[in-house]
Amino acid sequence: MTDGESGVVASNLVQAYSSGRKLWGKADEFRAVDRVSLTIAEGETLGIVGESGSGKSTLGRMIAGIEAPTSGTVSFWGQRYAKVGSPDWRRQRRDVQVVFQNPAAVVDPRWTILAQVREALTTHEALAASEADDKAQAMLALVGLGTMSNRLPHQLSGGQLQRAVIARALVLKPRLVICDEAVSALDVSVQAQIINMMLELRERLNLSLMFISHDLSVVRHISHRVGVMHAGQLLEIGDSRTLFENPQHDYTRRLLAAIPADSPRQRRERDMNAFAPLAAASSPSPIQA
Ligand SMILES: Nc1ncnc2c1ncn2[C@@H]1O[C@H](COP(=O)(O)OP(=O)(O)OP(=O)(O)O)[C@@H](O)[C@H]1O
Repeated sequence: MTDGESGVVASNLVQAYSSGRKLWGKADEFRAVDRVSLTIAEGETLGIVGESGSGKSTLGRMIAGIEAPTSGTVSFWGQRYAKVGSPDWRRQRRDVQVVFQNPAAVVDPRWTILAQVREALTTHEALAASEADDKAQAMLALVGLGTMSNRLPHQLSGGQLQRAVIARALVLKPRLVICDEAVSALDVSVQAQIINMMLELRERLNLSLMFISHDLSVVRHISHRVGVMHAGQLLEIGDSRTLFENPQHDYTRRLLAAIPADSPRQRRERDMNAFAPLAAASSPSPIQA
């Protein structure tokens, strides 16, 4: 991406919060994100890693347009985000969807998953009920939940519920999906299945992904490029393989050295699930994830 028209171009993003204290009579300012510039091309997955508190989620919220930066700009397919909360902003928000760690917190426990996916659609589009149902059902089938669309959230496992939340995000045909620790709470084998599904959907729907995680092994497998955050700054960013094999920064080397070795069981599960073709999404049998 060179023309700035497709994909995301973030320039010099700063997010400063006040600590609430005063220092020498001036409000004490703390930069959760400090002069970060990056791009995400159409169809590209950018992984963002870094320890807790390094500013990953804050960066994600600014890229998503949920939070306006203190300074700096985000160009989203050539357009700046409108003022947070304005009608234009609401329209733009459809193009970028965020999937968080805890799916149970973002679904309505009283509604079937079909109803929730349908509702996301009808909030944005005036569709006949049957057309909305068909689209929602097709999206649920794509994430492997075709036979479970009439279930309530509590009737699904954590992995299945996260698939439903992903369906609700993807039914809006976003250009960018930001996954913020989206698989972190799941078992390692379920993580692998969902990542595998995201890889397939990324190709099929030509999605750009921003994949935020403290788990470097997960990020490595899904990302074309990876950025390393530390204390609000983007220390290094580059091609995934190069960064993992030849990190330039000491901090990145320490982060890589801290990846725990998989247990024999985890290794078996990763080998079995991680890069097998995705049978799950098209399989008529219920998926356990
Ligand atoms: N709204 C806010 N007001 C004040 N401080 C905030 C706010 N949001 C985040 N912070 C602070 O900014 C820093 C970066 O937080 P952020 O959540 O972006 O980090 P993170 O890398 O995503 O961490 P984690 O992996 O734990 O979620 C933290 O010190 C956090 O406490």
